[in-house]
Amino acid sequence: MLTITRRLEFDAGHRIPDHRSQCRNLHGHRYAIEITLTGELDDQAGSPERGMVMDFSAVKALANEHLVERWDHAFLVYQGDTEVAHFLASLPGHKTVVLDRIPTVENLARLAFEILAPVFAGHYGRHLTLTRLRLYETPNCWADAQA
Ligand SMILES: Nc1nc2c(c(=O)[nH]1)N=C([C@H](O)[C@H](O)COP(=O)(O)OP(=O)(O)OP(=O)(O)O)CN2
Ligand SMILES: [Zn+2]
Repeated sequence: MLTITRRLEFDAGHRIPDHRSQCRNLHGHRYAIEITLTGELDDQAGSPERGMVMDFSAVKALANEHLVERWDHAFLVYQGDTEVAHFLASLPGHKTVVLDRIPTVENLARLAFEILAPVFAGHYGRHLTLTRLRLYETPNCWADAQA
């Protein structure tokens, strides 16, 4: 078994409604997501992924399709944060992602893991596992979700 990690970045807005300090204000981050996959190497003669766990460009394409393009330049709002959720819903065409949990970096990492784990597990016939998803909210603050 080997592990590979692909990093992607996106921008999103959020707020933590009951935070005791600054984070209750509407603000945004340049998030970075690190996707770590574990699996056996592709050993098929002539395969374009021979010697790889998974092509990094394929990791990027799947992560973009299922998560990053959906969250990039969106406002991530907790459904229970009703004032902000209603305000965002009143803006025509605004890119808003309504979440079932408060958008702390811990919750976002776990949610991203829940979304992406089945995507990668189902991608190949051979065994491939999302073993860790690390989400940076700032260069100094991150959370890890694991299998
Ligand atoms: N455990 C958590 N703590 C905090 C979260 C979180 O998601 N999980 N989020 C925030 C804020 O949203 C904010 O993103 C972080 O603010 P802050 O701690 O000020 O981080 P900075 O990188 O801006 O701080 P520096 O001191 O400038 O490095 C707060 N806490
Ligand atoms: Zn924040």
